[in-house]
Amino acid sequence: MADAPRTIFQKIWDAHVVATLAGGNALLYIDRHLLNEVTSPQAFEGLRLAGRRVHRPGGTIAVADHNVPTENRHLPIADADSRIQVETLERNVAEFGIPYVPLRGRAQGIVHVIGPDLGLTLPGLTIVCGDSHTSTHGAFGALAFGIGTSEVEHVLATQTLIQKQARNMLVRVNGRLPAGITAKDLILAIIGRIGTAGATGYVIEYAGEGIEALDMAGRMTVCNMSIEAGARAGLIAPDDTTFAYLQGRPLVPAGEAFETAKASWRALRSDPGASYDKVIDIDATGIAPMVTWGTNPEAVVTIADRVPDPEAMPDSAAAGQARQMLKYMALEPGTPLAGLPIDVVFIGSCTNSRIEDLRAAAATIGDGHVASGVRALVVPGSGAIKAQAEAEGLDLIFKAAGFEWRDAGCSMCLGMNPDRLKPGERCASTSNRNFESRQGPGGRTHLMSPAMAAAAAVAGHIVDVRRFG
Ligand SMILES: CC(C)[C@H](C(=O)O)[C@@H](O)C(=O)O
Ligand code: SF4
Repeated sequence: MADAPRTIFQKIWDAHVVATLAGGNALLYIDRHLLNEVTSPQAFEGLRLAGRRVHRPGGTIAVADHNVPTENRHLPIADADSRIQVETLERNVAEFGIPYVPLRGRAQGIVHVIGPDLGLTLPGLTIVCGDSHTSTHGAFGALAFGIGTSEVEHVLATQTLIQKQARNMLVRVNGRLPAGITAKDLILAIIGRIGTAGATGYVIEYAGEGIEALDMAGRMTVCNMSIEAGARAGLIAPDDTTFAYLQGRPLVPAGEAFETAKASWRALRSDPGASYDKVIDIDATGIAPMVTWGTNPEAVVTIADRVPDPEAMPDSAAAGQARQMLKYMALEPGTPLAGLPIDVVFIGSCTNSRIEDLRAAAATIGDGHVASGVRALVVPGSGAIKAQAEAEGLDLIFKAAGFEWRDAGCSMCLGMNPDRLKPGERCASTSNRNFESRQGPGGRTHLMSPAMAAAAAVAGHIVDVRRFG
């Protein structure tokens, strides 16, 4: 009898089950464990108290990203809490013999950016990290998801994890994105459609012509924000685009081993006839630049739209929530998004800080200049990306335009380091979360693509990048 058709999620899952446990749980083998300074301290403390070692230090890599300043790296970290977190990570990795990407080295960066950069992220692997945006790595056809601190300890000690298998959703993106429309617009449109809880309990597989046409940077942007739709993980079957990206990276098998690996990676796709618990169809051809107006990523409209009117919402709970969001965001119903003045522009985060994102932003800026009164930051996702951008002269474009050109880190994506909004400041941001005070207490975030954020920096207000320049 032929095997039943399986999805890529099912294939990776089956290949990693070590034991089936009671209550519908499985013990999964974990191939790669990424550590940051935020969610690992108590896990190491737990190991220490139990007298345990790390089971497979070579399957683990650590980097500090959230708490690191993005300028004056040669100086000690001024904030005591941040300094302690980074130093604690450094002590823990030394004590437990875990590979560490040093803060002042060229490879340092946001953990979800450096994994793919280095070639740690490969098709078919299980990858975990104590960070929700681990979903980013799913762009390579890996099963990658965020875990909590007690699970971090479990993986450190055993290289396994107890998991209940999520349901499987297919998001089929039909047709291609129009010229000038990016993966960020696509994922914001998907979240706008299915909602921030639309994929709760699911692993999303993205497929279809619109996904196949994306480069790896775009695929990572899409998988990254699966979390903002409530999903456990997002993944995309590997193809020639994936293999071309991987070949030659430091930790990717080389020569004959690469060819052998590639042949097995080709089998990592959903079989014809495989069934999903839910299927969503998206028409890529109708997508426009997207901008959030509220305090969750579902509160999103196209640049041609206006801030919605809660009074016109049929659902009273939704209307109440919208009223609250508009109050926080200091927006009046009916205000066009285009033309809304901004104070700060942030180009960075694990959603949009790759070289392709920086190229798109620089191309939009051209010989333009940041509008007066606007503070604008470009924060590459890794030191390697920063060096690449400098080799291409992108830094010169940013600096000549009046952008600050920073070192790699999470930066203004969240307020754990000195890069923060001041209360009341309005920011055009390429990051992934826009809840109250995310970028600093009282800050107001509008999520958008790198090209849209760059255009906003020059215009001084939110503007349709298709009509810009
Ligand atoms: C600090 C960390 C645990 C958190 C996450 O899990 O996502 C952060 O990266 C974020 O983006 O909010
Ligand atoms: S860049 Fe932002 S979303 Fe990504 S890991 Fe850092 S804080 Fe989280």
